[in-house]
Parts: sequence; structure tokens; C-alpha cells
Amino acid sequence: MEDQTTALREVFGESSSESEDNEQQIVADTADYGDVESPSTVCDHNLRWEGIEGVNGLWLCRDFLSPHQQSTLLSAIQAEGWFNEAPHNQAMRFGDLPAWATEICSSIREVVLFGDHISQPMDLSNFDGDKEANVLASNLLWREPLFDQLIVNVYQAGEGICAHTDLMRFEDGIAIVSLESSCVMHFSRAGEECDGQGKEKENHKEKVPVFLTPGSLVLMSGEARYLWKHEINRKPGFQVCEGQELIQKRRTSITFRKLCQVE
Ligand SMILES: O=C(O)CCC(=O)C(=O)O
Ligand SMILES: [Fe+2]
Repeated sequence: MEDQTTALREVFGESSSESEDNEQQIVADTADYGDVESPSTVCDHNLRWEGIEGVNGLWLCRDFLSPHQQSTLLSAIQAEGWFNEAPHNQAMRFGDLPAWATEICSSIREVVLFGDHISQPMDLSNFDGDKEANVLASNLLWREPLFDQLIVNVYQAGEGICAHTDLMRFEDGIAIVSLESSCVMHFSRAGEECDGQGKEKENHKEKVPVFLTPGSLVLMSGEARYLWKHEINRKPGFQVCEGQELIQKRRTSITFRKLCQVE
């Protein structure tokens, strides 16, 4: 345990404790952790933000966590014991987050501040020249804490999550870290599902696929958070990247959010 704490500090740096509750269901459980490579702190390699075309406010940082960090993180999650009993595939924490989670939150802030942009939806009317404001508005980036709620979802092959926008009791600015198996997350416009005659409206047909590799970080804010739904359909035919069906294994994700203040 002491060894693990030391390893976590080495990888993510210093940090805090925990709390509890429940929510969104994984639709439709195997085990083994990927192996380790050389350690690195989050910002010692060139981290880059990719703006997802067509979905304002949706950003992807592919190499957010190194293989070593991914593996250390998976061990930390496993050590929580949340998934020891078979049917459990989701764990949720509110308030003070475990040390490994607060370290990730710090790294998220860091990468928003220091990551480069390789592409961005160039809406110059909103661009104030502030790099960080473009990936995450500064009022969100500098709130304290950045996130106070997390969900860890564990999906077995074939399991996904239905199209949804996250609950309004959470503030804007939501982060998702992906671990283990890659997947395609689809974004589609929220709102009217169909025209009343069972037909999808023309402009609501669009589904934007986003390929989530292990160690990647997604940030959703603004339109991406409120006006687009996200889903992971891991049924045959939906998990296709560059014409190839993805080989599915277990996937673990961590979603970070901030509860709205109750006045
Ligand atoms: O597993 C994921 O990548 C997404 C999870 C999600 O959308 C949620 O917990 O609201
Ligand atoms: Fe979600």
C-alpha cells in the first residue's frame, strides 16, 4: 500500500481523501491491466489539443497519460476495491476525491494551460487570444475545486452508454479520461429526436465520431456539453475506425464533473 502511494506520488505528484452516492447506466463485465513503460510527468512531453470539427467546445488530448501513468492509475482504481463484486461496473464519488483523482485534476488544469493546439474550430468571434480560454473558459479552469465528482465506468466488450447529455446538476466543463480498450464515442445534436412522423430531422442526423484511445482526455464545455449528446455504442457495426471494426476489450473511463452550487 505504502509502495503504491509512493508510486502514485512519483507519477502524479502530491495530494488528498473520499465520499459517496449513485447515476447513468452502462448498457448491458474481464480483467487484466496493460503493462508499463517509462515514467513521465504529464507535461514533460508535447501534449496537444485537437478541436473536434463541427462540435464547438469539444477537445481531445490523445496522449494525456503515458502507458506508465495509465497502468498506475488502473492499479489505484483497482485498489479502491469498488469493482470487487461481480455486478459492479460503476463507482461514483462526491466531494473530496481520492488522491489519484485530485492529481489528475491538477494535470488537466496543467494541460489546458500548457498544451499546444494542432487544430481548433476557429471561431474568431469568441477567441480572445487566450489559449486556455479556448479549450476551457478561464472561469471554469480556475474554479475551486476544478472537479468535485467522479464516476468510474467499467465496460466489458459490447457494453456502452446510451446517448445523453450529462445532468444539469453538474456545471459546465466535463472531462473524461479513457483507459484500456479504445472506443468510438459518437456526438449527436441534443433536442428534438424526430419530426413527429418518426423521421429524424435533417440537421439532427449528424453523428460525429471521436476515437478515444487509452490515456486520452476529452474536455466538453459550452455547446459540446449542453447542445450535443454523447454515446458509446459497442454493438457490432458501431465501433468502426478508418473502415475497421475495433477489437473490443474491457474499457474503463473516469468522468470528472463539478456539482452546481445550491443557493
Ligand atoms: O465512459 C465514457 O467515456 C463516458 C461516460 C459518460 O458519458 C458519463 O459518465 O456521463
Ligand atoms: Fe456523459
